[in-house]
Amino acid sequence: MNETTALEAKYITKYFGKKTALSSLSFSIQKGERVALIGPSGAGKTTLLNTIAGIVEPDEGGWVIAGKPRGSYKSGKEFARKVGVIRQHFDLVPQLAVIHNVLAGRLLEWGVAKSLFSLLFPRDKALAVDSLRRVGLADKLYEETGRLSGGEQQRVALARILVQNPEIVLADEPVASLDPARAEDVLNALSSIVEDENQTLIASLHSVDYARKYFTRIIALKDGDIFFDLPTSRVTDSLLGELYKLKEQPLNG
Ligand SMILES: Nc1ncnc2c1ncn2[C@@H]1O[C@H](COP(=O)(O)OP(=O)(O)OP(=O)(O)O)[C@@H](O)[C@H]1O
Repeated sequence: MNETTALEAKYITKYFGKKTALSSLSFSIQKGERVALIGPSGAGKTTLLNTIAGIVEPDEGGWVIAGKPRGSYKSGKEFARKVGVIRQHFDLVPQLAVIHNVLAGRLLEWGVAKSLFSLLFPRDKALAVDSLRRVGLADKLYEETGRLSGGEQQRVALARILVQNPEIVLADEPVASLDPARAEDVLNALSSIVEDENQTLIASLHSVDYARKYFTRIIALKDGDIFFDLPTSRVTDSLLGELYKLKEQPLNG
């Protein structure tokens, strides 16, 4: 691991009963890379992301994040400076105004009370306004978050990540529930944010087209193993065909 390494997977293994969900995966990711995790359903993408976030504990191996073993981060606050997560279902509180959800990006740092009452502090409001402006939602500051469209809610989640400002951004299927135009919109915003902020991005995706368009490197998982790990420009259609090929089933009768 050197100074340009953002995180490193070392022999990460996870079993669920008899199923090997991750089979001793080792690789490293450099700062500023945008890595798409792709692969068929059940390949292990979410489980791998969850081992970074600490939601799933590997049975063997582990992550070194920003030079430190994952387990050595003592507090959620220290970890939140390094890693921010955008979840499939956004993790937003629908009843709260947009601005409160955005300032929740500082939750671990400030605690609940300050995050909720943070509008008393003009500097914090300016931070939220600036983040919302960058994701194109400056006019939705005081709207109830639950009334926004799916694409707009995902932009609120992006604004929250801007406020949290971690070094590494994880996103599990960030555009799964969006129509193609909105999905492209969100991926455009996400990739320009991480580029501007010099952050490292790791996202799981079902769309190979989006992986190719917005990411610099593609790691393909299949049955808990790395099937290929290549710069996007070297990913060929025939590799993708192999990756998603269904197992041949014997015909009955
Ligand atoms: N909590 C769990 N308990 C038991 N098995 C699990 C659990 N979580 C995941 N698995 C299994 O581990 C394997 C990997 O699942 P995972 O959700 O990581 O795949 P994925 O590539 O993200 O799939 P998808 O694209 O469908 O979201 C699958 O066989 C899944 O059934």
